[in-house]
Amino acid sequence: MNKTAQSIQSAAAGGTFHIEEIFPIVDGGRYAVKRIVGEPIAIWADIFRDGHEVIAAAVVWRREQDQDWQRSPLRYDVNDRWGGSFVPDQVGRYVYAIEAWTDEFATWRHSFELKLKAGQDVTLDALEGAAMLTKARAGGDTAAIIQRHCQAYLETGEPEPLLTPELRDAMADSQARPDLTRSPPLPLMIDRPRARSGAWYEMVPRSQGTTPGQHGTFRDCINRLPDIAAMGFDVIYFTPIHPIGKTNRKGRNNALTAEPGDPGSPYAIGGAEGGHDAIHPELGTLADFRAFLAACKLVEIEVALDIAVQCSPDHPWLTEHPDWFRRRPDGTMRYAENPPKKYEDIVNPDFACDDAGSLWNALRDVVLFWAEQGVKIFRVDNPHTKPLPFWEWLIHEVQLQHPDVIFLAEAFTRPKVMQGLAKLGFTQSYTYFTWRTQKWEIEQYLNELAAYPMREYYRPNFFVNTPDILPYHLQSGEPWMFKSRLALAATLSGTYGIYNGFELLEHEPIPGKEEYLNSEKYEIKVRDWDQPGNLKPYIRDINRVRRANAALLQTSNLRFVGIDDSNVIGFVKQSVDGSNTVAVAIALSRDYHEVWFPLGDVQIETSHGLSNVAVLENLITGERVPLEWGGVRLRIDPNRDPALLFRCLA
Ligand SMILES: O=P(O)(O)O[C@H]1O[C@H](CO)[C@@H](O[C@H]2O[C@H](CO)[C@@H](O)[C@H](O)[C@H]2O)[C@H](O)[C@H]1O
Repeated sequence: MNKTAQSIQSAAAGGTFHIEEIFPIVDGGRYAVKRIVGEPIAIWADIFRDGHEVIAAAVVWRREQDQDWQRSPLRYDVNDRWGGSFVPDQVGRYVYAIEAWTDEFATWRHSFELKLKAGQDVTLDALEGAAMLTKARAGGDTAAIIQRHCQAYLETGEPEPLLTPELRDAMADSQARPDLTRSPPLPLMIDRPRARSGAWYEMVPRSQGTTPGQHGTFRDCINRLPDIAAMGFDVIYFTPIHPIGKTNRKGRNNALTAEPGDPGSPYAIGGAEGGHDAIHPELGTLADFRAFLAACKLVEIEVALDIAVQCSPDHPWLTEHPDWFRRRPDGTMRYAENPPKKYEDIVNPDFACDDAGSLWNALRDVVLFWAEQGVKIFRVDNPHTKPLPFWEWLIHEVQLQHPDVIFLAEAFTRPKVMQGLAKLGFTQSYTYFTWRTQKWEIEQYLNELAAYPMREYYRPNFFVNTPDILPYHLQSGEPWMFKSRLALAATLSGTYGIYNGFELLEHEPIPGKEEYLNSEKYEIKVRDWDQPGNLKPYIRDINRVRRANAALLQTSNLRFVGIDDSNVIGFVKQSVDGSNTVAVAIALSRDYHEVWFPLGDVQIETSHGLSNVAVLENLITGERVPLEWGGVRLRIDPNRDPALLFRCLA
């Protein structure tokens, strides 16, 4: 039997040690902290016990499904605070805990040295120390070291051999730990880097064709790949690709009745041809979809699919599982809504139905089906309108089999609910960025996202627009504003996205609303992707700069700088390993700006240690600007480019 495991005390249940203020942690350990594979995880905790004993501590960790713990020592810092780190080398769910125990030999050694210093008689103490060596549990070289020191003491009777650092280190790992105390296990989610950073391109696949009025196919989507790859996008996100219902099909501009030939909303999932695991026949076959995935792989683009739980009234589940759906007192279907929006063409399964277990399993199997085709990113539509325990369960179930799967929560709702979804397991989350336009509110929002505790579990995905949202500030169609919003999203957040048409400055709203007129949610579009004045070169440059600067591929190491202009926002970002620092200034109004950008207190890593910034290198033009008086004077002409992006050099 494993003696160490047998004797572990629980810090939570009155063990010898107090293990407190553990970092990182989310809600006392109820939810997982999120980190990226291969990166060191800094750990700390306050650890203490009664008396003057010498304490030792370690962090232990393992993947949820493994038995054996791995260990890494913690070092004493100051004021009973201990710290250390470890590096998980695989993606997946982990647990970690803090262990503390008394190092009895180190305790003996410490008091022995104090007595020696005070000139006290230590004859008996030396014998006690030597006796400890005889009880050591060591093998190999360590056993030999202990034996050699013990012998040297016995031969001379002098205590010096008992006090060598070599013996201290050998004994540290060779003693029984009867008071070993462990904190409760804390959950940790280790994701791949795409969970934290990526440039997303959202598109409606049926609108990727070239013949007006003709339904686009996956082949057409393949043809679009060179264009999308050239802009530097990492993820293509498809709105739903499944058969679309006919009953209550929506017409153009959200009309409640469709005209003949109207394709319907792709979110009205399910028809005679199948449901959530089927493909809309006009897009192609499953083989065509797989061909699209393979073509994306060649240009290093990942595919994200939409998971929308709802069903059109023609979805096979309505006949196969009528008990999953609720009817109103008059016998009619209860259509979906996200008040005040009404979705008359869909019904939501009833999560409170008697057979909810089979519904949960069916939805999990849908995600597993697509994951098995090779889709590893899912954008989940309106998760906040379904039971939160369901999502926690589903994400866990899927990640047990596919730990590399990423879930993005499309919830635009109350802050605590959005945070709750992130805590329970969503890898990334939509945000309020789309509506944050003033300098003070952007700073306030980012300071919240980038700071503890949100940065431990909430990974933002900043969309500048979506098929549902044409924000008021884009409705004038002015290129400088589109550029400013793109630059903000792409540099403030590790992950950001555009919905296609943004690059073409599409901006015609339904009057008085933040919605697109003639939205492609209800009709097939054919666009000229090379239309004069398009923003593709600008997007390409911004994505190129992002890829080359790790500082921009995360959200947390961000600091705003004081700029004396309420329409210019400035910030500095540093990569997780400290090797890359960027400085960014972005205009929020169209007028010409001349501002002082202070960098005096920014320190960067160099091969000689920390250093002040001496030079800024413009990441678009390559031009280098030396710092004077701890800063630089910047001139921003938004009509040319509202954003200035620099790498900080020593
Ligand atoms: O409610 P949200 O603003 O979060 O929007 C998301 O979910 C909607 C429902 O799934 C979806 O709405 C679209 O599909 C509906 C069903 O076909 C249709 O009735 C709506 O008119 C249409 O906008 C929306 O696109 C999605 O982002």
